[in-house]
Amino acid sequence: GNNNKMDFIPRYIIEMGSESVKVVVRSRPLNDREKALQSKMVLSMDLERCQCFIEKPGAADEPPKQFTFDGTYFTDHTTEQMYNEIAYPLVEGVTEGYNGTIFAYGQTGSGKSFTMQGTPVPASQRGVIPRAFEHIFETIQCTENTKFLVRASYLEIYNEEIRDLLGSEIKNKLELKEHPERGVYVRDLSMHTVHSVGECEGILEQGWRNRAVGYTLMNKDSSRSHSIFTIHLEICSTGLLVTHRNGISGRNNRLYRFHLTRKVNFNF
Ligand SMILES: Nc1ncnc2c1ncn2[C@@H]1O[C@H](COP(=O)(O)OP(=O)(O)OP(=O)(O)O)[C@@H](O)[C@H]1O
Repeated sequence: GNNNKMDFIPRYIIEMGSESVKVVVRSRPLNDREKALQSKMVLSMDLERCQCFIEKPGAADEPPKQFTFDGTYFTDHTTEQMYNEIAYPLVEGVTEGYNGTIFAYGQTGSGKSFTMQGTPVPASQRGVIPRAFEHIFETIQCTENTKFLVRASYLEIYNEEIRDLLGSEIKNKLELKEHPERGVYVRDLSMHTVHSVGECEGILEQGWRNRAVGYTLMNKDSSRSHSIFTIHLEICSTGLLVTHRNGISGRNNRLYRFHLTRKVNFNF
């Protein structure tokens, strides 16, 4: 027919296009130190327009600095709300055959661990990572004619050196490599097969502890530490041919990766 180039691009790529990266902001309440210093909250948000306003303290006549995001979460929002609106569709996509990454970025004490790891109580503040575990295993249980292999890895980048938080020798430095088909990967990073939410939580806990040990050895400086928890999902259709939303079909195994990371160093 016509020479419309779009005809040759799979629909799922067009649909993902502009929406493949979303940036949302979350603000935490003032902490005790900030309250003791009688710090003033300089941030306000227009949640409907997804805008943030930052005033300069002591300069009430100056207009506030304004930033627009894909989503805004104020001090009283919960991780549950964030998960449902932001992470849920992404994790759902991974179970259907997309890769996905959730990346927490912010200065020390801004709430990256609070958001990603979370606290068990109150339940509304459970972290994104345990919620993703639960989500993935629920999907696995409800999906017929499909086998899933779930594996997890957990690494830390500290001073530009990569270490395996789940490895037998956590002090060993690992190398970043590039494979013509598989892309960039970390050589010798250990992979752990997991069968349940509980096993995932155990692995998360174990890696987190190893990270803390690393800190006391290296003089805690979290601003130079980045950690990446990855869930690798291998999906294999058994029985009838299953066509995923992205057009992949057949009985062959495919590997999808889902990264949950936290990174520091945030500059305005
Ligand atoms: N939305 C929130 N509501 C209530 N408390 C929060 C919130 N976000 C963070 N906090 C609290 O603020 C403190 C710092 O948060 P957290 O440890 O998550 O920071 P971080 O960004 O991971 O810091 P670092 O980079 O140093 O590891 C914690 O005590 C946490 O419980």
